[in-house]
Amino acid sequence: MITKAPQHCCRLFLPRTRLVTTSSISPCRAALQAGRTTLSTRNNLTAAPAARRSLSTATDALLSPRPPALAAPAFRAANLSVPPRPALALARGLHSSRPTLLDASKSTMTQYKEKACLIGSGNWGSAIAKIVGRNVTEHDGFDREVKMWVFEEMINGEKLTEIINTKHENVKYLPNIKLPPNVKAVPDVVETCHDATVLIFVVPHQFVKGICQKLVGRIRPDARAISLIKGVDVSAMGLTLVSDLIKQNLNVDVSVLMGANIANEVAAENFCETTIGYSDPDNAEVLKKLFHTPYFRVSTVPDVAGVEICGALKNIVALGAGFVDGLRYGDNTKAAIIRLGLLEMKKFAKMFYSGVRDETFLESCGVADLITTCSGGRNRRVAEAMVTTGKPLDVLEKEMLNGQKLQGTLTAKEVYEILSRQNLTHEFPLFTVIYRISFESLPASHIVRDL
Ligand SMILES: NC(=O)C1=CN([C@@H]2O[C@H](COP(=O)(O)OP(=O)(O)OC[C@H]3O[C@@H](n4cnc5c(N)ncnc54)[C@H](O)[C@@H]3O)[C@@H](O)[C@H]2O)C=CC1
Ligand SMILES: O=C(CO)COP(=O)(O)O
Repeated sequence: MITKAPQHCCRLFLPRTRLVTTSSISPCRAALQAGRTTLSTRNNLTAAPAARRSLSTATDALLSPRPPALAAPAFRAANLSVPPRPALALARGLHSSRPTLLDASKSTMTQYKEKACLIGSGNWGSAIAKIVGRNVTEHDGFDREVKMWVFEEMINGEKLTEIINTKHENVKYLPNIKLPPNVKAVPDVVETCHDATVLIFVVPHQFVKGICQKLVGRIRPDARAISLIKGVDVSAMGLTLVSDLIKQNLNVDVSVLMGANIANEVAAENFCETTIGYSDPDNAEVLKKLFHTPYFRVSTVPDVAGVEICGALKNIVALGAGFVDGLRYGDNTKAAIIRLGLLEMKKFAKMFYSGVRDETFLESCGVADLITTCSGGRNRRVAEAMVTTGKPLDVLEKEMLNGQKLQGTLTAKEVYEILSRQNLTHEFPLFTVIYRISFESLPASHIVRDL
């Protein structure tokens, strides 16, 4: 049973330390809120394009005689349950390939089918494609084809998309694992997404902004999204969750999925758990069907920000665990880094976002992901090698990961930037020392000295 989500608020830190709060309970409400924020700060700041776009969408919806974007809230206001997707689609007046009112009255309405697509095909993207590709064939109500956007590259003179579509294997990012044949690799991101109702974002976080920009106005208006991306976005505007970035650009509801999920182990079907953070219970229901398997156990919690911040920040702690391993300090020290890391993750989440739940940190996305990443993750492995070889992290990332990307290094930089802008580094000594060891040539032994 999926319970209704409370309203989450995120505090966005802006230049000149202005604090602005935006609501994220529904796209329409968020749009209005974002717009209000923009208007109220117009004298001090240039209005964000996404916020301006959101405001005009929301205002259009309010002024239109049959406001499409207000369909779902209107059903709620009338104390009716939210309509099933076909009714919602009708209320939103979608294009003609959808069931029409006329069809419905003649009882010829074709069955509404969810259509999932994947934006990303790296190590985790491919492991999750295996699960989603199989689940859409095992549950009713899903289109069997799952398109997967692949950042095209040549492997021994052959396109990666062609290899995936013929061998059904991502030979570069997830070798020796067969993908279901209904997963179709597509090199064009718009073609991948244009007819999907569920957009699964699973790219390294540095690429998500550019991808969203390509998708603006090119997706179905009734689509929903889920982000599996572990990272945050930092710009002159402040800190933005990846889920909020997607929501602001595409005006869709965004859930998140994070957990103790090293891709190769999930692909081998070794049992593990994961956490979906949601704000719309209807979406959580569909997403659970799409991801849950007996070996990949999904829990749902009404806490998007809490789940997502856990996923992003644990990668910084993993670098710390790697430094400790490189120094051969032993398991007690590593356990201390994990515990202190968990405390800073929680403090950061609660300081920057209201509505984050304590219980979230005990889910798979919290303590369990910390443990797994600090044992078997890429961030830990590369950080250990930095200590043992003396080479910089970016060099080792290229040497050791065959095109896979570290997320902890950029996140450490981004979080440090936010903390130093707000004069908060002293409140987060672990995050701060990990940044300094990674980027300011501080000797790794400071990992314990500076705490
Ligand atoms: N690998 C893992 O075990 C897990 C990863 N994650 C998260 O999933 C997200 C995606 O990671 P992975 O699938 O592991 O990716 P990866 O690190 O294995 O692969 C990198 C991906 O980035 C693509 N790429 C390279 N240059 C690009 C560009 N300019 N534009 C767009 N894409 C480009 C590559 O084609 C490749 O698909 C990350 O946020 C990661 O933290 C989450 C759970 C487990
Ligand atoms: O997020 C992960 C496991 O849950 C993977 O972590 P790494 O990116 O450090 O490999």
